[in-house]
Amino acid sequence: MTATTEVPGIVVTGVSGRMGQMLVRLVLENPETRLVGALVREGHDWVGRDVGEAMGGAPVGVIVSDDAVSVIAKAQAVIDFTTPNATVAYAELTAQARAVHVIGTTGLDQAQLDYLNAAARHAPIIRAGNMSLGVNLLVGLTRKVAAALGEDWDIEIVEAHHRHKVDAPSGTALMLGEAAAEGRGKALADLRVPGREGITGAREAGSIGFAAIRGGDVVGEHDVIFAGAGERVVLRHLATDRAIFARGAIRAAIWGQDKGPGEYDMDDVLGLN
Ligand SMILES: NC(=O)C1=CN([C@@H]2O[C@H](COP(=O)(O)OP(=O)(O)OC[C@H]3O[C@@H](n4cnc5c(N)ncnc54)[C@H](OP(=O)(O)O)[C@@H]3O)[C@@H](O)[C@H]2O)C=CC1
Ligand SMILES: O=C(O)C1=N[C@H](C(=O)O)C[C@H](O)C1
Repeated sequence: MTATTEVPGIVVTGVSGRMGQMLVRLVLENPETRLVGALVREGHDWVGRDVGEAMGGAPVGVIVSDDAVSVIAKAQAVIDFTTPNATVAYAELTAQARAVHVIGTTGLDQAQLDYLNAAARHAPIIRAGNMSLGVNLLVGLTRKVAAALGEDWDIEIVEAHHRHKVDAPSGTALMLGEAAAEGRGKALADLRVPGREGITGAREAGSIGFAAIRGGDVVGEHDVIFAGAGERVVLRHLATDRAIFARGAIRAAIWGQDKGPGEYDMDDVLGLN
């Protein structure tokens, strides 16, 4: 990591992506952050161009690169919303640079999560399947409602996203499912029922079901349904602007500046613990 200044230098990965572009805009706008690097995958056709121009706007003085080693060496924080494989590779370089790694990428498997756990021995990793304030509040509410309602209240989680999303259930749906299971003092792995099809048999008491809808430009919608006899409680979050995720990630990058190595989440950043 280069010498720390008051305003942390941020590297954004995957700047050609939906979240990458939103992050570049908001890091540049934020007086508490500086954009010091813009990364894309190797050989991307944006390499060598000013990131502002590549995004269709005015130049901002930061050149897009695919040289992750030298770009991450300049970072105090790396904000990363890409793919599981890319995130694992960036984690190694970010840990070597002793920079804060803020990870929004979803769909990581257990081996990839274990890898991040090892990287977090060298520098802080802040990871959440959803970086918005609203969803992180909803996670706490879900835990409480699940604890308050008995097993005769069936829990189902329904999520909707845009047609380009590649993973299901969403990272947010899994966070909500984990909170619901915790509220009942159980592990989600023991209760989880993925999308149903065919002759499934009747619903197993205490299970937590997941359903995913994909279409159009839906930013992200999540319902946690508690279905009882004669009534239902529905906790809902609707995202209408990706800026909510980017703002949370930038807040995490700033928050992480004085933290030691370890794994953190948005509850830590937002003080919800
Ligand atoms: N935690 C949260 O709050 C949120 C999480 N997300 C998650 O963030 C991730 C990205 O979402 P979104 O921006 O919509 O997706 P996009 O597909 O728009 O962007 C992904 C970016 O990653 C880049 N990329 C793909 N493979 C590699 C690689 N091997 N090395 C380097 N870069 C690579 C893509 O480059 P290329 O264009 O060349 O393929 C692209 O720039 C998803 O996992 C999503 O679920 C999204 C929103 C909020
Ligand atoms: O891919 C997305 O777009 C989103 N992904 C995250 C998830 O998997 O929950 C967060 C948000 O819902 C948008």
